[in-house]
Amino acid sequence: MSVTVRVPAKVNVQLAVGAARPDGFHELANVFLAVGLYDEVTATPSPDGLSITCEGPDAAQVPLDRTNLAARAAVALAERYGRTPDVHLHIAKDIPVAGGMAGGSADGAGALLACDALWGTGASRDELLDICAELGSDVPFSLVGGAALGTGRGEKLTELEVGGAFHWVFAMATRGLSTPAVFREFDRLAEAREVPEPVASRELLGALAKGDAEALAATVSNDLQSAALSLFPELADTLAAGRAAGALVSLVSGSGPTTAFLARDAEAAEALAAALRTSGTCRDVRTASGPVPGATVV
Ligand SMILES: C[C@@](CO)(OP(=O)(O)O)[C@H](O)COP(=O)(O)OP(=O)(O)OC[C@H]1O[C@@H](n2ccc(N)nc2=O)[C@H](O)[C@@H]1O
Ligand SMILES: Nc1ncnc2c1ncn2[C@@H]1O[C@H](COP(=O)(O)OP(=O)(O)O)[C@@H](O)[C@H]1O
Repeated sequence: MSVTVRVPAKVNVQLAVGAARPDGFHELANVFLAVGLYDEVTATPSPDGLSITCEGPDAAQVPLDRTNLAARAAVALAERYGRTPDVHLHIAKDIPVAGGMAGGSADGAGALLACDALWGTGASRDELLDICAELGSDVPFSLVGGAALGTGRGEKLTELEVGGAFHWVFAMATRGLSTPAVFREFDRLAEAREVPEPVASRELLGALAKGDAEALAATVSNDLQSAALSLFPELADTLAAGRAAGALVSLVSGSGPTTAFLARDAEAAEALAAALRTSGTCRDVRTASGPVPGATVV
């Protein structure tokens, strides 16, 4: 018997970053939107102990040891329930690796839900969310999906109402960016100025609630974008190509380097994707809409 869980990627429609805290994390106002690009995690009993395999275009970049977030999730759940993590985890990976779309976090949430179902631990939603928060700042959102405001280091979630589907195009970059390196670059760029408290934008939350793409385009923001561009200047060409091809707005997704483009509707998204594919400024282009549900047993 196996259990398969499907987990979506995310885009940050607002990422307000405060000053570094004593523990090294940054206080955030992080507005997440789950979008329909998915990883699938399959958990199968394994008498030989924990093992991981991964398939997909970026599989070679995924660690297959206990540093993999899916492995860490299985170990954390097993420890909590006093059992050994005798499980094989297979990851079918479609979310770009080190792309700012929470692919590792998706696999952590997916493995947690899959092992919970396989082992019949009966953990409550709150227990699962606690384990997610231990695994990483983005992991709780991968479990819940939809749209949410993340405060603290991004792990304290308030679910948000969304009045309609938003249509996106994502351009995958030729290499990844390390999240800690982008936060360090944010700190370096912020050295000479006061960093304000991060606050969610009321206008942006209103645009989400109405499902109004033009209003959302006018209010999206990402405080990590300058840092990502500083480490990966060629991303400016991708952003410009998307704007020239008619995107309502172009932005870096989270810590990057995936770039995200908002389109008026599904048809406009396909036209924009076609233009970006021929722009020569990215490795791959995908369309996806959101919000979509979080980790789900299939
Ligand atoms: C930037 C964001 C935006 O959603 O996502 P990505 O772009 O990486 O997908 C997240 O904050 C990433 O969350 P996640 O990838 O789970 O990060 P974690 O494992 O918790 O932390 C990795 C490292 O990122 C930095 N970090 C992360 C979160 C935070 N609020 N402040 C930080 O300074 C720290 O250097 C930390 O050691
Ligand atoms: N299951 C996983 N999938 C992808 N990367 C993982 C996984 N587990 C650990 N990692 C590590 O986490 C790093 C960040 O990956 P990822 O979560 O894809 O990016 P991001 O944090 O930008 O959304 C990778 O470079 C990889 O070393």
